Amino acid sequence: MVGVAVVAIVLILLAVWFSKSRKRDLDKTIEERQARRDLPPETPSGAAGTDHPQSAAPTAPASGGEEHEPEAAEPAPEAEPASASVPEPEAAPAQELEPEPAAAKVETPESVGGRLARLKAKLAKSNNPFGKALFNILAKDNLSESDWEDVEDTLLLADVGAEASEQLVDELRTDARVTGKADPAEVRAALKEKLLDLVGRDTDRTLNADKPGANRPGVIIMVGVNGTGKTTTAGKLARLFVSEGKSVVLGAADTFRAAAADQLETWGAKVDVPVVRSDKDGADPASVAFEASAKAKELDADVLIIDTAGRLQNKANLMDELGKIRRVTEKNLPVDEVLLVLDATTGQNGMTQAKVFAEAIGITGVVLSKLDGSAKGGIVISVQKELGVPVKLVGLGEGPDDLAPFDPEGFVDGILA
Ligand SMILES: Nc1nc2c(ncn2[C@@H]2O[C@H](COP(=O)(O)OP(=O)(O)OP(=O)(O)O)[C@@H](O)[C@H]2O)c(=O)[nH]1
Repeated sequence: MVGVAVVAIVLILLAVWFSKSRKRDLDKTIEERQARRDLPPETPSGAAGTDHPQSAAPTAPASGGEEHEPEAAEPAPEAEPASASVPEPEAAPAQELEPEPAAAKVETPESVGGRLARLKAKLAKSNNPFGKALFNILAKDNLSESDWEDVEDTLLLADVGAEASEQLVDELRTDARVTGKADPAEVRAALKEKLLDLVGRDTDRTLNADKPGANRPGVIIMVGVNGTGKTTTAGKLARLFVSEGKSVVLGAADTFRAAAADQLETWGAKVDVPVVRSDKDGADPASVAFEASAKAKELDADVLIIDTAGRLQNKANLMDELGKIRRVTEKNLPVDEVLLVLDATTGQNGMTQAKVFAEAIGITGVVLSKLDGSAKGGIVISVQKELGVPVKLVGLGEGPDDLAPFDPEGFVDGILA
């Protein structure tokens, strides 16, 4: 009995243990299943958790790489040629894009032909009292003694100069006497021819830098009294050369007027022309000229244009400074051209200046600026006559391309208009 009871107890205990262990197993399985179900969301969050503190960048490729690897496996072969070709097209527009904004900023100056036609029309349209006065006199049926005097006075007022005016009128009167009549239309035509002769219809006005076999770089120094338009003309001239496809360097040797170098830099930037300047106000202009000529040589530019400070012709030390600028520049490059910028509105006063500049530094050409606002264009005749150098360029406005080679025919038509 006791044995039966012991066996029964053992069986009961075994049953209890068995049911408990099954329950434990079941719970474990459920836990494991739950754990497995929970695992996927836990993994990325863990990855993100570890990557975040470092940086977002490594996170993306790391998780992306892992996640998309199987997907990427298919497009990968496609992606490879794509990735080989993508950077190129991508790089190409990027390269294009970079110069594009720069190219948009760089202006294309007007061509010489275009500006000549435009400025000729501008000159003809300008309300020229000289042309009007002559027209009124010459519109008369027959010219009297006082009419001839009026013609001479008008020429004088236009700054043709006393000697040239007298000579012109004398010749016209002689012609009229020879033909026996002073027909205004004929006198007018004769006046045009004589003015053209005086202005010099066949004079060589080519800038030395433009002549065949010119030095390279051709060096041009701009000189003149204060405010005649040297800096503006240097900028306009750079554009004129650029329009001809030439490479230019600008030298800002006007270290006296603080804004002059900035002004020149603005001109240069518009047409992508380098400007050599000093950052110090009042620096030695000769040293700027030296550096500019060295730079133009190094860059093998076609032309170097050196702007100088305005100076009064009666200031000996300032005139000496011009000589120094020239000498120092010549240590690097020969100076081919010295352009005197004369303000056309100053008329005969410009003559005195011109003579002193010619003596101090030597002049090879004249730029007559501000002819658009002047009825005194006759100075072209006197300045050439007195100095023996031609007017090579004329400034006809404040616009960037309002500078043109001097055209005698257009000029005479303009003053007789
Ligand atoms: N109407 C007109 N104005 C001009 C012409 N050329 C220059 N100017 C103007 O003249 C003024 C003086 O020009 P700048 O180039 O600064 O003169 P600058 O000779 O360099 O002056 P400084 O360095 O002080 O001697 C500016 O307002 C120019 O715009 C022109 O052909 N026509």
